[in-house]
Amino acid sequence: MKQNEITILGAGLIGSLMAIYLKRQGLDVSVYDKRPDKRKTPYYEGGRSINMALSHRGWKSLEQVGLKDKVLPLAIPMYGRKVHDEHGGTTFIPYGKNKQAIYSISRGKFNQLLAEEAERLGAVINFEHKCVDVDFSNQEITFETKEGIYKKEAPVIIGADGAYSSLRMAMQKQIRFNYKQEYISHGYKELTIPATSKGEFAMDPNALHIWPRGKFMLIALPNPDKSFTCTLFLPFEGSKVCFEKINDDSDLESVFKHYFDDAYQLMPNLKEEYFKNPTAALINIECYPWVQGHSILLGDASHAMVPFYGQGMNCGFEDCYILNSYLDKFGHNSWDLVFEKFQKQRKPDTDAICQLAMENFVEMRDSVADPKFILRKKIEAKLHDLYPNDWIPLYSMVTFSDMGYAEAYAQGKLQEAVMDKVMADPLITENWDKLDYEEIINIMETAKAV
Ligand SMILES: Cc1cc2nc3c(=O)[nH]c(=O)nc-3n(C[C@H](O)[C@H](O)[C@H](O)COP(=O)(O)OP(=O)(O)OC[C@H]3O[C@@H](n4cnc5c(N)ncnc54)[C@H](O)[C@@H]3O)c2cc1C
Ligand SMILES: NC(=O)C1=CN([C@@H]2O[C@H](COP(=O)(O)OP(=O)(O)OC[C@H]3O[C@@H](n4cnc5c(N)ncnc54)[C@H](OP(=O)(O)O)[C@@H]3O)[C@@H](O)[C@H]2O)C=CC1
Ligand SMILES: Nc1ccccc1C(=O)C[C@H](N)C(=O)O
Repeated sequence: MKQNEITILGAGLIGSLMAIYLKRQGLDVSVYDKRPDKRKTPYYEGGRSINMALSHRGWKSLEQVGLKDKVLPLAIPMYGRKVHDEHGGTTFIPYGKNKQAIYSISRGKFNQLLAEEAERLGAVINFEHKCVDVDFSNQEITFETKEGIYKKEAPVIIGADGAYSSLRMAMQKQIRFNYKQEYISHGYKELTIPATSKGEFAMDPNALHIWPRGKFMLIALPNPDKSFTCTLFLPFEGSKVCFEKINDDSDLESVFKHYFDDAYQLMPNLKEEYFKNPTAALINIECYPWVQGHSILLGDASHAMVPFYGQGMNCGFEDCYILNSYLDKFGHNSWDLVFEKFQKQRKPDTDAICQLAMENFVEMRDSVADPKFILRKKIEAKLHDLYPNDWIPLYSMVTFSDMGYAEAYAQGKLQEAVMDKVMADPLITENWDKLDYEEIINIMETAKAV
């Protein structure tokens, strides 16, 4: 079988970027997606992760394939979190240094740009082809199309078909395949704050807005049409405020007026959208091995994480970057070696970001409302200013660097222990500016050396 014929399942964000990388490697690339071609059959996408935050790992991968400048005009920088309290007041917490931002980008347009770039480079995208099975012993894929079922030989298969991957389902039937999935107690629903009657943004567009309410939260990211896509994260059931208890206009109005009144005033279509848009579940999926013969899982197919760190897509893009670097190193005739090296290197990092994503939910929905947390962030920012190489806050390691996620996680835990001690000082609020910052760095260095 030909080693230079690559079949990618899924023309989503990761499948499309991988197709671009592989075309640039000079390989034959065919992509198959179960959805229709949006250019020919536009379909309603409302209510499903409309926009997302793009950060350093994503940009690094886009830059490598020459797409950074094409993507930049579609993206809106968000320099920090704007936290809305229950009385309409706001506090701004920067994400990093002055110019560091995460970028809001619309999934649909971005996906289309990547898919079209893949096609421009010669990849063939076959829409309305649903993979329903993969036979590993014969390297054969079964597709379901409008015309019926057919089988296709595929020497090398990359499964970038998302959280409910069909390639992964086929792997699950193989022996010694480990698989773990966890639905969290919360789900999400997407809503909109439209542009004002004057056609302007209704809030600061250069921030990620958060309404933290302890056990639940609302967030909003800006769109180029001057609207915001809001995402409401609530428990499905069992709490005072949960999806199960919002059944009519009056339930909805009372929750929004009570907890999110400033946002509510900006949401003229709330009732219609709330009851029309789906309530979606949130899942964490970890599995291993990602490789079976000449087939490999990539992106959400191998590591679907909850969205709270804004890293799922960025991590998937970094998967493409790393897989490509192994192809550079070992060439196109050593898929076994390339896939093996890739999965071994990558798995500890994707486990770490899955865990960090879970932990960031607590930070977003609860901690950001605590003045002590804001002070902690300030102290860490000052440490980073004074000792840029010795203290890089966890959020910056994850979002503004390409340090392995596992290393960021480990360093983050050490920093947390050091900061817990700093924050234990009962006079910290008054004295934070006069701390012995060099001593904190020394404690951190000692902790690292152990
Ligand atoms: C609410 C929410 C917010 C998020 N925000 C962010 C964020 O801010 N930043 C970030 O980095 N990430 C974010 N993510 C995560 C991000 O959406 C995913 O990590 C990303 O979409 C994964 O891309 P993918 O290409 O692996 O999978 P997908 O985007 O799911 O693409 C998979 C593709 O495969 C196709 N497919 C599926 N099954 C088959 C089959 N059997 N046969 C053929 N084709 C198939 C699908 O049609 C789809 O086109 C968010 C996720 C959610 C839910
Ligand atoms: N980690 C997480 O918590 C989440 C991650 N995501 C990621 O973002 C991607 C794009 O988001 P979006 O388009 O909103 O995704 P969707 O939620 O619309 O799911 C994409 C497809 O996955 C299939 N699907 C959905 N739920 C299930 C399920 N429980 N069991 C089996 N198949 C299911 C559906 O296929 P069909 O139409 O054939 O039934 C759906 O069309 C997702 O594919 C996923 O990779 C999305 C939501 C949550
Ligand atoms: N895109 C998201 C979607 C859902 C939930 C969070 C995000 C974030 O990006 C959070 C951001 N990284 C933060 O920590 O403030």
